[in-house]
Amino acid sequence: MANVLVVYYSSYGHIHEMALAAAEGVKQVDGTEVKVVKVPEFEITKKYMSQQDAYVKAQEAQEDIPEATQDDLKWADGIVWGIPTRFGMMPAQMKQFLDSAGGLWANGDLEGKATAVITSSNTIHGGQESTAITSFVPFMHFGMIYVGLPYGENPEQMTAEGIGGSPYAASTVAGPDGSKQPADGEKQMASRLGARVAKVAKALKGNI
Ligand SMILES: Cc1cc2nc3c(=O)[nH]c(=O)nc-3n(C[C@H](O)[C@H](O)[C@H](O)COP(=O)(O)O)c2cc1C
Repeated sequence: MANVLVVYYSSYGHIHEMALAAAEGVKQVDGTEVKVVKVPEFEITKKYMSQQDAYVKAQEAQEDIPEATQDDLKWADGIVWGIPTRFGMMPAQMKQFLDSAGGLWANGDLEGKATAVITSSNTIHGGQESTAITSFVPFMHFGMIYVGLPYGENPEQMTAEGIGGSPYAASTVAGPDGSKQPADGEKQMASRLGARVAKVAKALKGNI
């Protein structure tokens, strides 16, 4: 049995939806248990962004998702991180969650766990790849084993359409005003990534 955690932060719901797609992929792998949790929001972000309808609606839709704890990270054999782009890299909420896990780093608690990223940005060149690649850096410090999303599993990546998905991460393009919802092909790639992390986590468990 391998435990897979899908831990995400989402202001407007795109990463929430992609995280649920990844969890569905995990469920397709026998002998795995999946848990979906969200990184806590900042009070200052609530104060300023609660004036936006899209933010309020997306937060209401996530009310039933439990907040992530460090015990969740320890429980997991594999971790899928849902990380939207903020100025080309991860949001401060996610960075704060990682920065508070220095004790896990010191104990080596996350070493050897399979890990992967799902991301989202409004524009196709606005951080789809840079967010995944820069997120890789702290995950290497934690000693996790990065799982990519190769072309071989994802014919969607060979399309000329403006959709997310790269060898580095599953992703969605939210569109200039953020109103585009994750496309079926983008969710399919997130689901395959969830399944891939589950398979790698199972294979690694007890062997590393
Ligand atoms: C403070 C801030 C910075 C952002 N920076 C970028 C950016 O650098 N490039 C981009 O394409 N989109 C950017 N966006 C748009 C977000 O990436 C987009 O809203 C997000 O991926 C949607 O995911 P979510 O619905 O899960 O929050 C930014 C949004 C905010 C609020």
